[in-house]
Amino acid sequence: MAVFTPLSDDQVAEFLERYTVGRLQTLKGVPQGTENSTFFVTTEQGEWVLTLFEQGGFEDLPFFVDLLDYLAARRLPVPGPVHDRDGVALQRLAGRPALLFPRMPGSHPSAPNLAQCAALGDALGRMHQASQHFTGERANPRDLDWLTRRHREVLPFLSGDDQALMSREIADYTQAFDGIELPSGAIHGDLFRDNTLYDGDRLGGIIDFYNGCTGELLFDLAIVINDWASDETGDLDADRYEAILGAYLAHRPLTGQERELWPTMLRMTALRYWLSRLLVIHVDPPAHDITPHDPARFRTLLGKRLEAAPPGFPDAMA
Ligand SMILES: Nc1ncnc2c1ncn2[C@@H]1O[C@H](COP(=O)(O)OP(=O)(O)OP(=O)(O)O)[C@@H](O)[C@H]1O
Ligand SMILES: N[C@@H](CCO)C(=O)O
Repeated sequence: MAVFTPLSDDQVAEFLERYTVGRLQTLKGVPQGTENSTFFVTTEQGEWVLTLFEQGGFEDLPFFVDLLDYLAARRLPVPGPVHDRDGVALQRLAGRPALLFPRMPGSHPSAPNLAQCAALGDALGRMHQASQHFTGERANPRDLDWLTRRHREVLPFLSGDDQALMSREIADYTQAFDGIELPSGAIHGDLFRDNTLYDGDRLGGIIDFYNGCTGELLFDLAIVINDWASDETGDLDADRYEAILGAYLAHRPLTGQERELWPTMLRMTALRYWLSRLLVIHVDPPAHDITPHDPARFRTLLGKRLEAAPPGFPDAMA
């Protein structure tokens, strides 16, 4: 999948007249998208990505625009939306909300090397340093309240052991995070490898901010470590772990409370994806025909995080 709303060359050529990006040369639908319709556009002045939003939740689009504007202005490698001649970013095209972005260079790293891991840690550390001062607000839609509410819907589809595990874990997190306020700011919320683009070792771009929200920075970091630093069996790869965290901590040292809660946050974010993937399969199947992500991967990661504590923090080992 998928371009859900096809666009003609004429439609896009006319649309581009709102901006100062030059005239249309080529238009190509991007097959990888699962939620929105995405097009690669070339003009006399460069390469762009045109996104039509298909899924609802449109009231959050101004938050995403403001966040991307804010991060791009601080030279983070994110696609800052292009604003039209009147300074407006959010448009409508073919009856859908639409945004135009610069096309970022590179491809998704499936097996990131240590330089790529360090580049990610560096960008995330810089992003979190800046994003604590971002004034926009969007509650984290996948926080502990969400886990607590929605996990009950998947329990009937799990083995007795997994039901007990999921319920016990959520009770643990509730206790561990009770009354705790961790450093917060704007977060990406889904910073998997397939939401980054690398040109060799250089991080060309962090994309797909549509899970972006304001929440605990440690939540974002734990999502990254689980996806980027787990090996095929689900164990943490010590080198990747150290490369990401070392680069991150150089920009934003963790507080004592964050260090204490780190193992719990790794478990909670593993469970967050175990649950969201189970919900896609059993409860809220998407309208479109897409291959769902495998929930078992995150059940495995949760088991591994329970089995062994994560390695020490690289700055503490120095
Ligand atoms: N600014 C950009 N620069 C370069 N490529 C981009 C950019 N934005 C999106 N893409 C490409 O388009 C693809 C789909 O975009 P996006 O991730 O926004 O779509 P989606 O429908 O939300 O899908 P999913 O969430 O499953 O990745 C990405 O995997 C990437 O290859
Ligand atoms: N990154 C998510 C999918 C997009 O939200 C997952 O791997 O389940």
